[in-house]
Amino acid sequence: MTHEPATPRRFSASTPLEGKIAIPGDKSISHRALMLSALAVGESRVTGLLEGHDVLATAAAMRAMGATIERRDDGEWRIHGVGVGGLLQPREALDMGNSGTSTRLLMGLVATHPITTTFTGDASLSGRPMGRVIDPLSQMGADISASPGANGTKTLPLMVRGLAPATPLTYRLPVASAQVKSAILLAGLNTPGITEVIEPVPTRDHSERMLRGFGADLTVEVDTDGTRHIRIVGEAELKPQTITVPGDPSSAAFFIVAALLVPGSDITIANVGLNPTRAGLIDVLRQMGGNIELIDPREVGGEPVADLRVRHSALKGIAVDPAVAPSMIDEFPILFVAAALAEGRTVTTGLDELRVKESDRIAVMATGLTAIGVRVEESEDGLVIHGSGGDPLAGDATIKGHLDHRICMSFAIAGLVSKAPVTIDDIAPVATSFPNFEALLTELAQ
Ligand SMILES: O=C(O)C1=C[C@@H](OP(=O)(O)O)[C@@H](O)[C@H](O)C1
Ligand SMILES: C=C(OP(=O)(O)O)C(=O)O
Repeated sequence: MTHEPATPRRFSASTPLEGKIAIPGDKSISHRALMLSALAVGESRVTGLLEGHDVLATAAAMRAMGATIERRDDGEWRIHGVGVGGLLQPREALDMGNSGTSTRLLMGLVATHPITTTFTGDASLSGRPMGRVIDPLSQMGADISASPGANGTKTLPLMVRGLAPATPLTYRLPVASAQVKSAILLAGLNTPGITEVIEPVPTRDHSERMLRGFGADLTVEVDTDGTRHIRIVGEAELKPQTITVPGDPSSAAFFIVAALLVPGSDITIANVGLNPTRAGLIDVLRQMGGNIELIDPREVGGEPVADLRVRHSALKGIAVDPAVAPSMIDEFPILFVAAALAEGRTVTTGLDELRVKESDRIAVMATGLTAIGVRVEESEDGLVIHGSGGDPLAGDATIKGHLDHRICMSFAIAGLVSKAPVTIDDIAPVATSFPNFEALLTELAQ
């Protein structure tokens, strides 16, 4: 593997953020749009696709398994699929880079095709647990050999020997994970009979929405206690679609918090996806006193969206209800930065999953915030943050990003409200999910 030299970047106290921006397409929806288009028979068209490294890794993998995927000069993507059951054995290992979503969802897809596929990734991805998908996919008949990771976990590199026809499965999710849910549903696409995922805690439902949109027979039944039974009828035939990908709320999050924190700011972020399984951060920031207005709520590509107007606000610390965690799981690093400027304590719990993302986001945020002058207490499953009441942070530190885009962007925003600059040791990971992050920040700060 080649390693680019690190690109450090310094972020300093900002003038008010003003103006209107559009953020790139949703990462979760972009992955799924490529995967399902590559399995449909005929040509699908996708606009607004996120062109970050994670999504490009998915595109490269689908190409390596037989799909034709092209980007036109006007930014539209055209995909000719191979049909469910038609994936070809890739000639080389699939390099998933930094992307957990690509890895886990594609493992599901190939598990029920009669092909052998090897998955590799960068140092961050190679440390992440894969047992959570290996277990159910093995029960369906795939033969998976993984590398041993820390504390008995199974990790990349790994090899999946798929089985077709596979055995349908009824599986109760032991962790709240849209990636595990989606891997099983995608495996179910090419499996005869009904594959069922039982989801006690709801997670992002883009797979369900899009599978239905492509014509799969998928139903969702909700028990009185909220448990969801998601059933897909296998050996599905997918019909090509035209998809418009809405803006990514997880990317918008950095600018929402930046505008709330930098005095005098007033910005509008256009076309932000507000699927209720993703929009938890907005509720939490409003509870903290954030002034966030939804303008022109509408539907794009089967998903609710709106423009967001965000103005500088004095925030108050709160106890964050752990039940909202799945609907804002990737937004905790930037929420911790908001909490660092709030008045009083912000208490978070129930965030064990943050320890197995691109980095251990609880530990890495605790270390970084402490380095820039914030009082933080770390527990097993969360942080308690003592806010400054709106006073600038000390700053004056170099933060290790640990190949984690959300850590890098969170501390970039912290730099905007610090007395002395905050340096990120390597800004490169930001391109996995938000290639024009710095350009948009510069635009708003002018
Ligand atoms: O399904 C998806 O697109 C994602 C699910 C979440 O992961 P988990 O399923 O591991 O919670 C999230 O953190 C990730 O950024 C994207
Ligand atoms: C956790 C994330 O992504 P992934 O799991 O796809 O690497 C993320 O984008 O914050």
